[in-house]
Parts: sequence; structure tokens; C-alpha cells
Amino acid sequence: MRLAVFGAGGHGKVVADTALQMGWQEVVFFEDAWPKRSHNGCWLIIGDAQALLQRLDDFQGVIVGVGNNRIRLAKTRELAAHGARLVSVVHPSAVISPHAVLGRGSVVFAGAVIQVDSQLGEACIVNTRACVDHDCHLADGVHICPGASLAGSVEIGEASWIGIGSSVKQQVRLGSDVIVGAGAAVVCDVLDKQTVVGVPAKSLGRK
Ligand SMILES: CC(=O)SCCNC(=O)CCNC(=O)[C@H](O)C(C)(C)COP(=O)(O)OP(=O)(O)OC[C@H]1O[C@@H](n2cnc3c(N)ncnc32)[C@H](O)[C@@H]1OP(=O)(O)O
Repeated sequence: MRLAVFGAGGHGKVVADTALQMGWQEVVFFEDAWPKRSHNGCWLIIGDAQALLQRLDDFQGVIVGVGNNRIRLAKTRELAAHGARLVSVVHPSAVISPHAVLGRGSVVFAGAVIQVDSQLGEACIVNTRACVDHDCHLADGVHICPGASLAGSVEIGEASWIGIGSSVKQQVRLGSDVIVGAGAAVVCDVLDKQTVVGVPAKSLGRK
């Protein structure tokens, strides 16, 4: 069972490490900085994006390990269009309700929790010890950073980034490409492309 990860940065390393802990036997990276870079931590980088597209049949699973939400989503869609076997990676210590839905190419890291009837799109990240409570709807490419918590029935638009240690009140709706700052408490709806920080969270203005 060989897994190919596109994107050889810090996030990609956690994807690789998590994949091995969930039972993948071998992980290799593809990254456009190849051949200048040959390793990501202890893992080999063996080609660039073009090489990955040519070698899709060599892998039982493919996933994009890029932290940037828009790039991760675009690469995931490109790979899907080329017929890649996109997989999700879930750490054995994560707790995901059997009534939750996780889109292809999404990752759930150590200690994270996803509760009943939540739906996550493709290429999402639920990072270390993050919590998505019941009935949340996350569009494609959303990142819930380490330790962030969504209360029940929160809606989050495409490619939004929910910062480390932040929390979002129940039934709040966040648009697309929203950034929630580290430690913020979001208690009201947030429009597309807004960055909000603080407790209670206020807008820093358009990105
Ligand atoms: C495994 C991982 O590493 S996952 C990654 C986890 N990382 C995160 O979650 C980081 C989240 N990012 C942040 O919190 C960032 O500070 C952002 C995106 C909110 C703002 O970043 P920038 O646009 O670069 O803003 P900048 O640093 O210039 O700060 C602008 C103002 O907002 C304030 N500010 C920035 N972030 C915050 C915050 N989280 N809470 C409160 N105030 C903040 C700054 O103090 C500054 O105030 P000032 O104008 O009075 O001096």
C-alpha cells in the first residue's frame, strides 16, 4: 500500500506521519521544488507535479499535503480530473461519528473530533485536537487549525481558515475565504473574504 503526497512542507509531513500510523506501508512525496529538494523530513521526494500525473497508477492512494487552502483545493481537483485515487487520512486517535461525512482528500489529525451529522467537503483539514461538533457544514478546502472548536450547526464556506485555538458559536455562518485569527471567538456571521480577530471577533477588513 503506497501513498503519494503532493506538497512537501510541514503540513505534508504530518499527513505522511498520520498515514503511516493508520496503516499505509510506504509514503513518498511529489513537490515542484524537486529535484532541488530530495527529502521532506525522513521521506523521499521523488518527482514534481507532472511526474505524479504520469505515475498515478503506481499508488493505491494520492493526497495533497499543501497547507494553503486554495492551492490544496485546486491541486486536489486537478488530480481528481486525472483519475487519481484520492484518499482521506485519519489518525487512529481521531473520533469521527459514523454519521459524519468526510470528503475525499481530507485529513483529520491526532485527537480531533467530528460529531454526528457534520459534513465536510473535499480537501479539508481538521488539525490536531480540533473539534467539529454536530450538524456542521464545511465546504471544500476548509482548514480547522489545531485546537479550534466549532459548536453545533456552524456553516463554513470554501477555503476558509479557522485559526489555532479559536472558537465559533453555534449556528454561525462564515463565508468563503474567511480567516479567523488565532484565539478568536466568533459570535456573529462573517462575510466572504473577511479576516476577523479577537474576543468577540471583529473584522480586520478585506483580504
Ligand atoms: C499546525 C499549524 O501551524 S496550523 C496554522 C495555525 N496558525 C494560525 O492559526 C495563525 C492564524 N493567523 C493569525 O492569527 C494572523 O495573525 C492573522 C491572519 C489574523 C492576521 O495576520 P496579518 O494579516 O499578517 O495581520 P498582522 O500581523 O499585520 O496584524 C494586524 C493587526 O491585527 C492584530 N492581530 C493579528 N492577529 C491577531 C489575533 N489572532 N488576535 C488578535 N489580534 C490580532 C495585530 O496585533 C495587529 O494589530 P495592530 O494593527 O493594532 O498592531
